[in-house]
Amino acid sequence: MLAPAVGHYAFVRDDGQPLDFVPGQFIQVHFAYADGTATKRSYSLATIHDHAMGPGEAVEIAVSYVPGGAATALFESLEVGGRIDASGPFGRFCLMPGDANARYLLIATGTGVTPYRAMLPQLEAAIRDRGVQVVLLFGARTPAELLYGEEFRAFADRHPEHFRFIPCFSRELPAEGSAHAHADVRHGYVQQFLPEFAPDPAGDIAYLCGNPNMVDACFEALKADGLEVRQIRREKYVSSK
Ligand SMILES: Cc1cc2nc3c(=O)[nH]c(=O)nc-3n(C[C@H](O)[C@H](O)[C@H](O)COP(=O)(O)OP(=O)(O)OC[C@H]3O[C@@H](n4cnc5c(N)ncnc54)[C@H](O)[C@@H]3O)c2cc1C
Repeated sequence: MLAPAVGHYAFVRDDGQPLDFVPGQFIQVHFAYADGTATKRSYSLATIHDHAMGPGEAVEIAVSYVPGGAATALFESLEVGGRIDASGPFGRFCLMPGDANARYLLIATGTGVTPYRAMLPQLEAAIRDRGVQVVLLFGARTPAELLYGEEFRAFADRHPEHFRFIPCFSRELPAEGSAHAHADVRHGYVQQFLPEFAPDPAGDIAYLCGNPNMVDACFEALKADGLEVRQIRREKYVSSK
């Protein structure tokens, strides 16, 4: 469990092959409702590609459990060693090789942060090769729900001049002295804090992922700041019944 209601799952393809994907893409999980009707749900790939591992590399996803959710029931009942049917990868919510921006604004709520985990090696290369700045603004209700928080914090510590990790807690701040009690923590919703980073049409590319209301609110705010639609890349976590 990554959080009280979020599971981290790692799969391998049963043909032993790695899944070739671009960080930011997602897979679709195929299953059937109790009446036999086929359905599917999408999950962003959280895997940090490690090419040294070769075939069989894990296909990792983070699943947020939705009360009464059909896919939620499937995942909750899955035993270690269990199988699922999936297809993919899909999607274009990816860093683009031709990006020449000065800064990435990466914004997420909940499991919407998983694409950014997968992007860490690419971000590291962009920091090294062209000195890009990165701000990761991550909305969670409580410190217990700060998915992969320690990994992002460690990445920020390795790149203090280039990567800022800003957790925004909407309900509960970290306890004094705890791992996430840090100067860069905010209390509220991610969209409240966008002005602090002075979004800049001349140098920014923004990524928005997760809760559809957050994605819409940030999209409108960034457009009002002068960013063009092509500078704002979005992935909304809507149910794909
Ligand atoms: C491109 C894409 C990528 C996605 N990536 C992820 C991911 O990485 N991790 C992840 O957990 N989910 C992700 N989602 C959402 C995921 O596909 C499912 O929608 C989600 O897991 C709920 O499925 P379910 O079958 O359990 O619930 P459903 O049976 O579809 O829904 C049950 C009830 O819960 C409501 N509901 C659905 N989703 C939510 C929610 N998020 N919060 C509150 N209520 C909800 C529905 O409206 C419905 O009333 C992604 C969606 C898209 C489109």
